[in-house]
Amino acid sequence: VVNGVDARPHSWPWQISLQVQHGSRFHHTCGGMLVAPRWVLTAGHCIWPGDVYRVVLGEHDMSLQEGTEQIRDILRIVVHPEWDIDHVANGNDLALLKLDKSPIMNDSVGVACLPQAGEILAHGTHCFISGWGNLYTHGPMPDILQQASLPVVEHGVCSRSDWWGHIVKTTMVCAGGDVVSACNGDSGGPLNCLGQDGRWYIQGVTSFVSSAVCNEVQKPTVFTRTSAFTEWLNEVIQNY
Ligand SMILES: CC(C)[C@H](NC(=O)C(F)(F)F)C(=O)N[C@@H](C)C(=O)Nc1ccc(C(F)(F)F)cc1
Repeated sequence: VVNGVDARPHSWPWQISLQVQHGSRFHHTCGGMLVAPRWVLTAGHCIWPGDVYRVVLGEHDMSLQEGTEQIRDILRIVVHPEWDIDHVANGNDLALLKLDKSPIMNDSVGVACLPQAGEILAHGTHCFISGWGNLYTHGPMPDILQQASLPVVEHGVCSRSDWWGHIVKTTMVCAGGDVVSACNGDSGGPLNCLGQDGRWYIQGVTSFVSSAVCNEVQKPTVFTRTSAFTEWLNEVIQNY
């Protein structure tokens, strides 16, 4: 996250760190969120066939053993059938990961809400992005989970030719645009938006930023719009 702040520990208890095995060690590769006791939602572009992953829940400071961490292995990976790494602009950048067993739900680990099908946020609505992604383009990864508030940019603005143009689809949601953005390593993480009922909803899954600089002006962070995939999400979570 570019221009974020340290999150208060466990203020986003659904935020997970997706870690990939390299040799005998695992390292953070993407964000993600717990959307059901045994299911983590992340980005399709985080998953590379043949790699071995694990999920760390209850994480805050990556450099410390804080006693709140819970590690789970992944039983099954379901990537959206229409995701294509060679066509990021087509969208469908989603993957669901079935955990070998449910984590223990407590103050540090909990499930996030998914929005109603078709829910569209008004232009200017402020949401929070969170993640352990780079602090700036080609910059370092933080130890402590970062968060930042950023405004939703409606499709009509985000798809202007000097913004994202036709790269952005209506199955995506844009947010930010100059100061705050996601950056590499935030992929798959949440766009956390407060609902009228006082609950936090995952309105987006972090998908892409400008290939030039993370927080490029008029290139807001682009998220997969979860309310466009309600049917697929429910079908997998209930039947796989
Ligand atoms: C998509 C991921 C590889 C990567 N995602 C992120 O860094 C994330 F945190 F924002 F999710 C990314 O945006 N990386 C930059 C460097 C990139 O490649 N951006 C990019 C933007 C648009 C397109 C296009 F136009 F094809 F859709 C392709 C790549």
